[in-house]
Amino acid sequence: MTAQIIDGKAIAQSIRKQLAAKVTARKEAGQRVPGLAVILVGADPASQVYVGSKRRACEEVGFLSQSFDLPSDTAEEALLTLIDECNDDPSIDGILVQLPLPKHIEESKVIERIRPDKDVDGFHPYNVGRLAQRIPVLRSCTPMGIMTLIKSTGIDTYGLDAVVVGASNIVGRPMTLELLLAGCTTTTCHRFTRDLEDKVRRADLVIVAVGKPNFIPGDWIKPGAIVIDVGINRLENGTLVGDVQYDVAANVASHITPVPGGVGPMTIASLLENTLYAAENYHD
Ligand SMILES: Nc1nc(=O)c2c([nH]1)NC[C@@H]1CN(c3ccc(C(=O)N[C@@H](CCC(=O)O)C(=O)O)cc3)C=[N+]21
Repeated sequence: MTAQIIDGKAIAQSIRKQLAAKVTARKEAGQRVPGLAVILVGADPASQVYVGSKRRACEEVGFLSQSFDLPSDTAEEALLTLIDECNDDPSIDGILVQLPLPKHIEESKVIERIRPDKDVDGFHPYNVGRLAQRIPVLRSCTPMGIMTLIKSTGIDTYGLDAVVVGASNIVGRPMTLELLLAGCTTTTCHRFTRDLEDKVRRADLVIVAVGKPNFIPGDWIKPGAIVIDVGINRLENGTLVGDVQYDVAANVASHITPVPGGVGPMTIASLLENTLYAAENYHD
């Protein structure tokens, strides 16, 4: 079997086009343009690239993008004060603090300082809790984008055996909650999981967010399964690869996401969708 490639780049682009049309309609109706504050602490090169893409995407759809670049030695208290100012600024609908933060800053403290109605990353315990209780509002961007990709295949998720590899706060855990909401029987695997191979081999839907190149051998994939690869790993020679051995998996799966051009662009599209959601539902 040769898998259908799920084109995240194209799907993200069509979402951006729809968002741009909605922004135009808002302007014509005399409404405010949605605003996103993007806060970067330090100068990690990968973070700078991601933040740059987010700011560009923002401007492309006609949102107002407000950039805050802080030095890596910024005190935690100074970052919290900036968040307070963004919380109180009516032109800002969403606040994104790029992770990871320097080690002297406690991430959970920063995330919890963002008002839940401006938490467009969907990381605040309020928003994760809403998803856990089946009443989602702002949803975590990467899992939300992945659900959009899965929906694009037309496959009914109810009753599927899903396996999530990775249990981080930003991908694995909210991913598990999304799949549960979509009717999957969901197994979350992590560093203490015994016999990962056996669990992956049984899965109709495999989502891998580990951050290790070729972590999942392609021959573990069940014939006809859907494979979603969240990993973005840069090899010594500069090429980007995911967490799944792509060339083998692509001959076994029914659908697979490429790296790059799969999940990554959808994370940004979901961030923009959340920003408009916050404007329309909370701040208009
Ligand atoms: N508060 C916060 N929110 C985030 O959403 C967040 C974060 N922190 N920290 C880092 C991760 C990573 N992330 C990516 C977004 C887009 C691509 C993306 O568009 N990738 C492209 C290009 C990859 C490349 O060329 O490097 C692709 O996969 O096709 C990747 C990764 C968001 N993150």
